[in-house]
Amino acid sequence: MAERYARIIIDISHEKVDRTFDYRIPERLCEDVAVGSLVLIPFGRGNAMRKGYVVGIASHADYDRDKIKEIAGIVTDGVTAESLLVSLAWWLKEQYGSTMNQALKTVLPVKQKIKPKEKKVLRCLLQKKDLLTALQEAEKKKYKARVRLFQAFLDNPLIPYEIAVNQMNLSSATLKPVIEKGYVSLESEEVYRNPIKLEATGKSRVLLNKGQQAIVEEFRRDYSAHIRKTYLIHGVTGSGKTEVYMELIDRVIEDGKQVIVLIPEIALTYQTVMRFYGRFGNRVSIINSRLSAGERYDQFERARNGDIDIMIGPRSALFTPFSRLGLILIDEEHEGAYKSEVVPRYHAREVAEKRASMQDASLVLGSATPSLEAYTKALRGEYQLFRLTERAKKDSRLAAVSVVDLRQELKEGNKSIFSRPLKALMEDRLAKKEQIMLFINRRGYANFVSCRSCGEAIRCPHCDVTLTLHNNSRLVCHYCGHSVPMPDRCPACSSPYIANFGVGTQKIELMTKKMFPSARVLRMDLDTTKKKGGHEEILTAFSEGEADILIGTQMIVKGHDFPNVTLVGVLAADLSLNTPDYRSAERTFQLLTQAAGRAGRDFKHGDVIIQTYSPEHYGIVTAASQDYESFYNQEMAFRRLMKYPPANVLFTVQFSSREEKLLTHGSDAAAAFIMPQAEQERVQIIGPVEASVYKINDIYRKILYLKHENYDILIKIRDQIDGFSETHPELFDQIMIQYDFS
Ligand SMILES: Nc1ncnc2c1ncn2[C@@H]1O[C@H](COP(=O)(O)OP(=O)(O)OP(=O)(O)O)[C@@H](O)[C@H]1O
Ligand SMILES: [Zn+2]
Ligand SMILES: [Zn+2]
Repeated sequence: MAERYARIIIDISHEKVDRTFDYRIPERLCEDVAVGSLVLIPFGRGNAMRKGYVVGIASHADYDRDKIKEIAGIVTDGVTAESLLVSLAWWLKEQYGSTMNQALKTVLPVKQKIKPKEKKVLRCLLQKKDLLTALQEAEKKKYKARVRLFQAFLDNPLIPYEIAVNQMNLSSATLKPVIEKGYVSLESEEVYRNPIKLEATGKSRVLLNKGQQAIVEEFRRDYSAHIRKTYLIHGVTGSGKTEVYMELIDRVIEDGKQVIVLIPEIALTYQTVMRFYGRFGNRVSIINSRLSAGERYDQFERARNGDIDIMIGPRSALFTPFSRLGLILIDEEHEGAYKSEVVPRYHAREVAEKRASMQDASLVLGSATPSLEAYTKALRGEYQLFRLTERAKKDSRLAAVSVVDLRQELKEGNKSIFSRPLKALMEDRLAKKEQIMLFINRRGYANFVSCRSCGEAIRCPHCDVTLTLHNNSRLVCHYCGHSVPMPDRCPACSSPYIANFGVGTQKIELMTKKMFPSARVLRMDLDTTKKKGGHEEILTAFSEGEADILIGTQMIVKGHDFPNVTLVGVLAADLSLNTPDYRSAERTFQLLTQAAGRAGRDFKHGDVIIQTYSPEHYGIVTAASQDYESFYNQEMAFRRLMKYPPANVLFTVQFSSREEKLLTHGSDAAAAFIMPQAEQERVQIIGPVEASVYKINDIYRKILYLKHENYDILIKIRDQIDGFSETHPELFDQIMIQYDFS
């Protein structure tokens, strides 16, 4: 039999964690040693026994064959979650270019000895009949928060206190009286040892429609036949993807396997959370960024011990230590939040594919607007594609979308931010007591202040950006937080004529109130959601009808279900087209489609008005006709022409330094160094150029872009840059280099 070798990292506290050692796999262990195994190996001159993690298997060794040692034994039977995650970390390091330490920090939660925290739960003490009476009474008196609590109790007699406060937005002022009346008790339970018994009620089960059923059946067939692959569910907004996910989860946990569900944090609302709790009870755990490191560790501990089968959370939930993983689900697969902003800059979709293949699990991706990457793979047959083309709820139809040309409005004398068709529909809905969402696709930072005399915009002294006006009183830098009071006079020429330009959410709120004085208006953006729970508070108020109009940024378009919203207005759709990013058309299409998906989710007819200065842009035209295929084809043609992903791999090298001169020297030298190889391999190079925001926090940044269809060739170039910078400390001493692939 051919010899086989294992690439091994010596235990992870070892300082040489960034390299592997080759060991021969003895025949008796051939069957058992796999990627992810924890093995015993003789190490060093004394051949002391050490533990090692197998991160790769090869048929040849890089090391002298005669000197190579053998693996002595296997530490544990099978593969543990931890050893698997360590191998995954190695893959992250190789794939995305980080140190092993950075990769390990990403996959293994930091052990934190916290004293077991007494968790609290709210228990309903009323019988069902009395609960209904109490509910009616609360409704009569319009105690909205109390109504929310009682309704939740109908589904579940126990509610974790944390969920009540953070996600249901109940205050102690609401809870105190119902506790005093003896309706509810606040009890302490040690969650970790004695999990809350949240009974699954099965209440949220619906009868699946044909399209949903077809997906579930095919998945079940594959699963029973031990076929594991990646599926992409392209389902329009409200087509019932979440219901499908829950059926798939059912099948997998029936089998004694475990499931990871990724949902972007912003869509992880109370509604969504309770749907999963309602169906799966205390087999579910949810993590979010509000958890402390210790609390997160606790949840991962429960997963490791097999106390739960389903972990729901944002990107980081991907590293849940499940050793019997059977399925990974990624909802809203196209979301930008799945890409890590810190080193290693991994994409959750790619890591999920890797992890699923390591553990023989299935992967399901879902979206109303699949990323170009995923859809391209589906068309190539690498993913299996499913489509859901209609809304699932009976009598719910996709909204009617129309585009309004703002240039034309201006020509005909309308200078307001509301076009005439939008204004007319708003008046109609306000009269009918239906709700409206107004959406602007950018954050508040368009709200800069400039001088009408000299034309200067007020900029951050540390960053290469304009400052943003908040509450008409302070100027704030969105990059570094630098903040100054709004000056009376222009700092450059002392002219008193300075004012804010550009339309931010605050300004829209003011104009809306002016145009519709009797309407009740809520605004949701970075400012109004800064405080803990602010996000849920606004959404809850809106869903309970406390406002007629909700104004907001991207935050308001994600996965919320407001049955009474029948009009969505997108105020300036092209704002997100004008960002210096090859994905801007894709982002615009996604945002517009999601925004349109908020209207008419119930049986009432929904309208969407898209206002724009570029009504002929294909991103806007196809979003208006809700034609994903057509958007995909046009956008792919552009990506091919420009050699952008997914037609090519784009490799970004960022050089940053406090010293501008050194930065220029170093980045130019690195580019010159790789030039011969790049030319030979036909790698396209752009730069080094200044980053779109050149200076942040007094650090300058330059970027080198490299494009090629073959990932491995770009990895070779990366290794060249690594080697060059390590051997030239005089050039790179004060320069940080970061890599990113997309
Ligand atoms: N087969 C069905 N019959 C009746 N109602 C359904 C069915 N499937 C889903 N629904 C309901 O339709 C609504 C939308 O379903 P769901 O949230 O699963 O869709 P989705 O595709 O995940 O939506 P989005 O993309 O907007 O997040 C929900 O209220 C859900 O309960
Ligand atoms: Zn001036
Ligand atoms: Zn700044």
